[in-house]
Amino acid sequence: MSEIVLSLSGITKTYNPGKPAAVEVLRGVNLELPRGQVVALVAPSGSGKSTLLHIAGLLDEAESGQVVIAGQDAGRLSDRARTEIRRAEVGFIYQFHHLLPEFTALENVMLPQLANGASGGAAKARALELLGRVGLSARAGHRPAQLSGGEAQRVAFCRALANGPKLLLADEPTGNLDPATSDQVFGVLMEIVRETGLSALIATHNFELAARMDRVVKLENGVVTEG
Ligand SMILES: Nc1ncnc2c1ncn2[C@@H]1O[C@H](COP(=O)(O)OP(=O)(O)OP(=O)(O)O)[C@@H](O)[C@H]1O
Repeated sequence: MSEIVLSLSGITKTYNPGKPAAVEVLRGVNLELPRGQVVALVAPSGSGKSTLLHIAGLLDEAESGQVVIAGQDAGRLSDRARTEIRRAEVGFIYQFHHLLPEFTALENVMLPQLANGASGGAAKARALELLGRVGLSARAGHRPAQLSGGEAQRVAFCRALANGPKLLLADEPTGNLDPATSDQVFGVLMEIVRETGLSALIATHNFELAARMDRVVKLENGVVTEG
């Protein structure tokens, strides 16, 4: 049996529970990602895909249900252990790059490695290698404001991959780019994902991009179904 890198079972989430403003977003999400599989998460706006990705990436907690990442049941772990798994095993990419503006591209890719215990030399070497891989060696010393949208997003990919995670979670990673740039940047992302054997859950509204992934799932009415 193939290794399951992410397992979600019975995930529920309601914002403002018990209040008039309660929003029941997830009503029992089940999803398993085997090693190396790239899955498109297609969902209408407001259906809870960011909420689901944040729960899967241990950035938010479910009301009930189980999140298992690389064999570790997050619900049974201390906050500190959850943070360690998040740093070491999960890469997260947002629609907007969320790079730290006062740091260079190189530093943005080094920081998660330093937080994960890497030495400065090793973090720098790995960051330069990743930036080279996405064609940005010449931009290593640039700050985010000095980069194009597509370049900044490629730096964000490098940052997400810096610690060699097993799981990549992406929330419309090319949603903010024009179609040609989106296509090119998505191609780079897929190449790296394939090379490293990562499992990925990539939310997108773009059916063409979804069709380039191994599997498509839909989030609708609070549950995930095969697309
Ligand atoms: N902190 C919060 N408090 C209350 N309601 C929230 C909160 N965060 C999200 N919601 C609501 O939960 C629902 C799902 O939000 P979420 O951001 O997960 O959707 P989404 O599918 O990612 O949407 P989009 O594609 O528009 O980004 C929305 O109706 C939203 O208004």
